[in-house]
Amino acid sequence: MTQTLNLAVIPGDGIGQEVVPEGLKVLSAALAGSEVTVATTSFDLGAARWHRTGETLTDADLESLKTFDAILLGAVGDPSVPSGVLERGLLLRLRFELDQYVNLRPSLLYPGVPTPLAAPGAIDFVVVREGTEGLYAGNGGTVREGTPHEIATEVSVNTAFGVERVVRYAFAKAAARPAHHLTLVHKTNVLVNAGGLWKRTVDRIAQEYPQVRVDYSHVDAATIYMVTDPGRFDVIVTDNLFGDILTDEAGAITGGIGLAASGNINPEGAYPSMFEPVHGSAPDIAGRGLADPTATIASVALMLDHLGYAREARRVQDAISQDMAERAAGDGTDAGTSVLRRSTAAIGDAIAQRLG
Ligand SMILES: NC(=O)c1ccc[n+]([C@@H]2O[C@H](COP(=O)([O-])OP(=O)(O)OC[C@H]3O[C@@H](n4cnc5c(N)ncnc54)[C@H](O)[C@@H]3O)[C@@H](O)[C@H]2O)c1
Ligand SMILES: CC(C)[C@H](C(=O)O)[C@@H](O)C(=O)O
Ligand SMILES: [Mg+2]
Repeated sequence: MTQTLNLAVIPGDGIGQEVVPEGLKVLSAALAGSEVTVATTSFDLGAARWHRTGETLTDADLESLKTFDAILLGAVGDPSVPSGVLERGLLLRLRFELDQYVNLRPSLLYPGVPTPLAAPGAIDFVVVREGTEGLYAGNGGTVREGTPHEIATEVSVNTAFGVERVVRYAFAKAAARPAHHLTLVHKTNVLVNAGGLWKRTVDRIAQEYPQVRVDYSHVDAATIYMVTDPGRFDVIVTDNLFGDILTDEAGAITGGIGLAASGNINPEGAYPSMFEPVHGSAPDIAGRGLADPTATIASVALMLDHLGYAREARRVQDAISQDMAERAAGDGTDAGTSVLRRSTAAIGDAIAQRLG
């Protein structure tokens, strides 16, 4: 029986416009000849729309997006738009309104891929970043703006409900992986209120998962271990901002940010989940075919897996691995994302071709 995957597509800004077509190219190749057909609907959201209409994400856009099976997003943010307008008004609004409370960010070091680490060892961990609370919640304000007495607050919101649900997801993830290891990353030595809630929640849920080894690292120390001993990590659970920072670092140690994939997941399926590369719109390289689309293609694999197409997800992941092996076997200049010998589209073509 034929199934239709109704996919909303938000290319967004900068290199988002370049990498998303490659993700779609690989998605089509992965599903060719299968029972699944993809129906895509592109949403004009981002800087161009904002300049034209002043809109970031209307209620009508949001209601429409809720009707899809999943969303594929490139990146948002542009130097011509005041900082935060698109990031908060579009991207974070989507994560919040669609209750995508798990921001899943896997990191894998492909064999032969250059890394700044001297002795990287095997790197294969996943960051479960809380996606709807913390310092991102928008709980702040500015008084006496522009005066010497200006006061700006940004208060981190951590609810028992919000922390418990993401911690439960992380424990289930750790229990399903071979290493059975969960690390809470926080800053309990200073952020005693939020940190206390996170620590107590992890300790309590740990009782239900005796097979999972649990440890804790302050976030500052975690940034050290990520470059000195990344093999110590299996599943990391952390809050919204710490997870944002750690996952850019995780991208940098595993071949570059152009390889790092993510899923903004609503595990219950009440709303569509949204898949996007970890990176942003990269205005410094936009429009020149220099962006590595692999992160977007790997995000497509996460999406397929989330939607229950595990076999197709595996095939996309295998095609990426093969492409990475070929890159690593070359002269080395194409193995990470800092220097690409092939264009954005050529990498998409190569990965799609491996899928037949
Ligand atoms: N999810 C998102 O939509 C998202 C994520 C991060 C940043 N942003 C926004 O993007 C804009 C630029 O932010 P930034 O410069 O801090 O971060 P960025 O991730 O866009 O770029 C950081 C560095 O990584 C490089 N890079 C990024 N993606 C790459 C790729 N696929 N291939 C090769 N190199 C790549 C860039 O050239 C740049 O040097 C800002 O407006 C920011 O708010 C959006
Ligand atoms: C653009 C910004 C809102 C976003 C975040 O901080 O979550 C980005 O940095 C990311 O990592 O997806
Ligand atoms: Mg980020």
